[in-house]
Amino acid sequence: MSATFEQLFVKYPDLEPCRASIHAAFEAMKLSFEKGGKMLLAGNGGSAADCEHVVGELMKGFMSPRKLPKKQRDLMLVHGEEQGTYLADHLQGALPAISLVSHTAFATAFNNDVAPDMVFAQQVYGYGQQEDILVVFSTSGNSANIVHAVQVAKSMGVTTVGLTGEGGGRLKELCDVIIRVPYSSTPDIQERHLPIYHVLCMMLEEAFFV
Ligand SMILES: O=C(CO)[C@@H](O)[C@H](O)[C@H](O)[C@H](O)COP(=O)(O)O
Repeated sequence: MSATFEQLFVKYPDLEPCRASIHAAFEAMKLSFEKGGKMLLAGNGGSAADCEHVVGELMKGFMSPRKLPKKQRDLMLVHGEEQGTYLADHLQGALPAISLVSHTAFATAFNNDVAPDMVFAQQVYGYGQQEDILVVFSTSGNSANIVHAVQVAKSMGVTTVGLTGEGGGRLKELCDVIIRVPYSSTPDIQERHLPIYHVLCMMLEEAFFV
């Protein structure tokens, strides 16, 4: 196991029961990116903020700079040496991730016109490909909009990872990988989700860019 992974349990020994599921989530995410897939993320409230946070860690350098490989740098030179060098120097390696909580115009219209509990499911349907991975955060594991998104993902062959509280709710039976942190209050659960996704993002960066 990597040092980054082990450090999680040194800092948060209470997460030891989640060791196997966190590692399984890492393997599933890595496989999805290796296949050319992308990560879709959904959650409500504080978990919506977590979705945005993960995108920030994956779409640019997180713990390490992510210089472009020469082949991709060279593509920029079509704009001339000076401009091409500027573009190449300021682009960073990205692991493609889309937060489904942030499309305000779509979401307000869909909630108003169709069904709020299908707002994430509709986006999974629109964006999802078999090689993708859907990551959902739900402290209860029972939020209807999250459950429906996972159900649609499963129908489409999209891999699903859930982060929940200890009960796991309906997601416990639905997700391919379920990380159930050993807490039952919403803030306690959310406070443990954060170090887990930080470590997953670090491990993915190490796997693809270091
Ligand atoms: O952090 C907040 C609000 O910002 C909490 O209230 C919590 O995220 C919200 O109640 C969510 O709607 C709970 O949904 P879930 O985690 O059970 O799926």
